[in-house]
Amino acid sequence: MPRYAHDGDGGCDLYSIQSYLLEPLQRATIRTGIVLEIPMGFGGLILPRSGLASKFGVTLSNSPGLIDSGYRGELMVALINLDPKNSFAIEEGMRIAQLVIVEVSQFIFEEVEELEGTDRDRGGFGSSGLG
Ligand SMILES: O=c1ccn([C@H]2C[C@H](O)[C@@H](COP(=O)(O)OP(=O)(O)OP(=O)(O)O)O2)c(=O)[nH]1
Repeated sequence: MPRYAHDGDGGCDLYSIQSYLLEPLQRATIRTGIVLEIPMGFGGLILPRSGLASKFGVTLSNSPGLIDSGYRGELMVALINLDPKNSFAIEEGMRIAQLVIVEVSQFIFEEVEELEGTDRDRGGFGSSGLG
């Protein structure tokens, strides 16, 4: 399997090309060295790695990061260390996040006077109870 592969079974790993010491509760924008040409009608989502998040509290400050198809710059990973006590050393070559390419539906929003009714209707957060 090549280093950057999107086989439909998960994310494509993104590697840091720099070293950086993330202090407790610090955030940093980390370079990946990757530039992409995503076809029109698709977009990229940068997602955290579950292992880094659950073991070290290192996740993304903007999760998910959205990569527009027209973007031609370097993919950057907005990392944050949510651990209040321990710093986290990002090393060059470390897998820090993952990218998935998703199809983006194209909608044109239309203004209307009324919306069609549903069972949920306007029931928002918690309206279906706790059980
Ligand atoms: O985690 C991320 C998120 C975004 N980007 C790049 C690609 C994306 O296409 C561009 C702009 O991102 P976004 O649209 O989220 O930024 P914004 O803050 O809304 O600014 P703007 O759209 O005005 O540039 O930055 C990254 O490299 N990494």
